[in-house]
Amino acid sequence: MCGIHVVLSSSSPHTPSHDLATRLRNRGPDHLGRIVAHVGPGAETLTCTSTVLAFRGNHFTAQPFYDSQTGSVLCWNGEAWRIAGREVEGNDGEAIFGLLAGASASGAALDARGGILDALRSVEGPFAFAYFDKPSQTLFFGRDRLGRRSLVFCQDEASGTFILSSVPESCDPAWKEVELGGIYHRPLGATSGNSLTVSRNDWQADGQGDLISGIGVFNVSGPPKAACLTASSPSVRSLRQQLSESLRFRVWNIPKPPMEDDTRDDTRVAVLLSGGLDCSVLARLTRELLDDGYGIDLLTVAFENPRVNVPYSETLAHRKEVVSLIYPHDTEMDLWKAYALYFAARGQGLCAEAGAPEAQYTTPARLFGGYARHATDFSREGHAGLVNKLKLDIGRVAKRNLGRDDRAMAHWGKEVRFPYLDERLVRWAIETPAWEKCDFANGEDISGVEAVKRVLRLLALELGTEGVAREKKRAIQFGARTAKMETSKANNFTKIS
Ligand SMILES: NC(=O)C[C@H](N)C(=O)O
Repeated sequence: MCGIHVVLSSSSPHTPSHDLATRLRNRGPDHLGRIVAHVGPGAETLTCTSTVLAFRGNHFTAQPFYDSQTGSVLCWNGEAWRIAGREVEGNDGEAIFGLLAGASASGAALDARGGILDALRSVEGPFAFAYFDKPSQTLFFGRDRLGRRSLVFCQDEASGTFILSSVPESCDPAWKEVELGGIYHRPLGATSGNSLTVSRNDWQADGQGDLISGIGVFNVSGPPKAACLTASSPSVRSLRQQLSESLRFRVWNIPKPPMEDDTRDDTRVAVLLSGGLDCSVLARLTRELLDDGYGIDLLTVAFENPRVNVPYSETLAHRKEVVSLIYPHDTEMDLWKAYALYFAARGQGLCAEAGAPEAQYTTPARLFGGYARHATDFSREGHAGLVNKLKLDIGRVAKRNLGRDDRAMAHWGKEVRFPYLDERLVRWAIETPAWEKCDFANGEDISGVEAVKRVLRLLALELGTEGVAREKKRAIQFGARTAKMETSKANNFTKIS
């Protein structure tokens, strides 16, 4: 995880306030760097600040990236797993900067823009970024197709100031999330004609049809006669392969945290565990992928329940911080969900090891495997109704929550990775017919598990986790009991007061 802060102003360099700088540092405690770029003689100034939580490559890589020959600058918050289908080795930010610089050098201004957009389209992984391409005097910015990293902006038309940041500076309606659905660019300096115009560019260069989140075309085909999803169905095997591959990128090659003392177990990954189906399957598959020498912390959070680890008073003490972090999300429902993720990501609480009394524990892991928000709604309107609902849900998955969740969790200098939201796995899910995933036409008697998320339940059975395979779904705010703490607030969508 890292922090990004880029300010375009017509006056002198503009740095984040003390509070905002602290929040950016929380996200990237390993380094803070700053580059001031002048867009043109006597014209605008671009102040670029990056904080870094370093994970990739065998050496520490500072940010922002700066090319002293061209004057281009990159602030990168993310993990590029693949570029143009090839696995990224070494530091991903460096690879992206090289890619963008190469695309920029390859043509005149307009071609260069197309080349830079195509380069960004070829990246798989979660990210938010801001790239100033000095030769074409253009600022590019955006979030990955699913919005797994946060990026918010604020524009003051009167002064011409434009700010991009990983977290908002204040709970002011001027701060908005950078919308998903494309890569943005904005001409600067002489090329801008003094306009504040930001243009959106599709993820698909050729305007290819009805893609969901720029990733795949939803498969609406109905089940063939007598089709039935069971333990031996090909989709169970495919899901296992896809999920293991996604996890491999996310749990291998994680460097040891810098200050970690050698006497502790070597635990670099934690799974945020609600006890439900999705995260239990992740924990089980992660164990398969890591050598025995590596520990995996399982973090569960509960509020004011018999095994209290976050008392109400402590929740209140952090309220202001959480409210600021999740803004522009601002309902009670957002807050309940964010509390659960925020305290889980803190990784502090009681640890019960077999046979020993519970003791205070803080996870050394700086990386979490989160769980997905899956389209699981059952529709009573038959196959067509179900497909429409799934399609809608998949399209919405990202737009709603991921920026908020990223801001709530990154606060602790941890990075959250979503194995279920790998582009390839999502494409597989979108392109696989609904009945091969949930099969509402057949009851529990044939497959042994309920229809909702049946393919994942069958995988859980195959992995030997039977209890998990039959687990009912509970929304995070109820599982963690945050929603129960403030019982008087019945309406989830009430604005936070
Ligand atoms: N963690 C980040 O967002 C930056 C980059 N992937 C690094 O490891 O240096």
